[in-house]
Amino acid sequence: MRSSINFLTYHRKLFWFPSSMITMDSFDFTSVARYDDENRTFLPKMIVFDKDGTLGDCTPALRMWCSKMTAAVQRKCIDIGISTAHAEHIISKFHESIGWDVVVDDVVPSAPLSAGTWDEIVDVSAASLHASGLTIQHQEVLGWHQDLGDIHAEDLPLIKSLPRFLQFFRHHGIIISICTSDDRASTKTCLQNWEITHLVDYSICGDEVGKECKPSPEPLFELCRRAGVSPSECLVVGDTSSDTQMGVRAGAGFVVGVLTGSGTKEQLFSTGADIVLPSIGFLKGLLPLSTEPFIRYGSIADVMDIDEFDSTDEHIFKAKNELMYPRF
Ligand SMILES: O=C(O)COP(=O)(O)O
Repeated sequence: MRSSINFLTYHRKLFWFPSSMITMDSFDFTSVARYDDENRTFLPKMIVFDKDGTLGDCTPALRMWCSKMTAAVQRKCIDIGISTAHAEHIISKFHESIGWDVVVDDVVPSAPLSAGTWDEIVDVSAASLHASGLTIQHQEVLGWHQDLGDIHAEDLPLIKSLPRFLQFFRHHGIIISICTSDDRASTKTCLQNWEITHLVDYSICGDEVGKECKPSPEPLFELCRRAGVSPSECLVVGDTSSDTQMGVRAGAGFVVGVLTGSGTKEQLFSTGADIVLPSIGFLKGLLPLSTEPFIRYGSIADVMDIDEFDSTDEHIFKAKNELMYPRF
């Protein structure tokens, strides 16, 4: 049934989908567990977005980081005369520690590389190299990482019209926050590139929270303190178990997992997601918000574009398949 292909017209454009492919109009929010019509009345005062894997596509950057760091480890092994077999073992343990799957050339779901702060990632990298027999100082590993500069500078947004998407919620009086494990400098660049700096009311980054990074509830508590809202008035949305766990531990009103990053549907549910969506584009249909106020600010075309957030983007297309064909 799922393999048959049909053609359908969807909002002025022609796309092909497997016949059972979900669309924004047909998506059944009640089919994705722990969600019922009652929840649909939940209207948050603040939406707390994760950045990497939720707002932006970080995978190419992480792939580049892993490849360059692996090359640095290889060079170091050659320099100090480590055998090829031992070097392969060291590299394999290094990949295991940060959560890099060489077979699929991607991050292991919710692994340190996609969910941790850079301090944590460098710490686990150095500890792993040391433990598998490479004599190396933490400082040298940190140097390799720092030499790579801002790896997220080229990240692309995961949905089209990200500014308009955030504006939609702001027009309904919802505060927009970002809680990321990435550094402030890199976050600043991403927000500028995506043209959303002025649309984000509050943000907190991995290098601003000390040891109390996600999945600790502290970053969310801090955002709530700044915004003057309680965690129960927040909707938290993210792609890894660090995001969902932070939301649950802080007592967030609603926790949403998205499949545009590294976490799987099962992992996000088992760590506290109330719902798992193909992408943040589906939040618009989740919340009891009318599009009418938005029409007053924009045109009908703007609203139509919002409905099409999920329609053409390759990432979202993949994420939809993911929802229908879970990894496990
Ligand atoms: O940069 C990272 O390692 C993770 O960042 P995120 O919290 O925005 O997913």
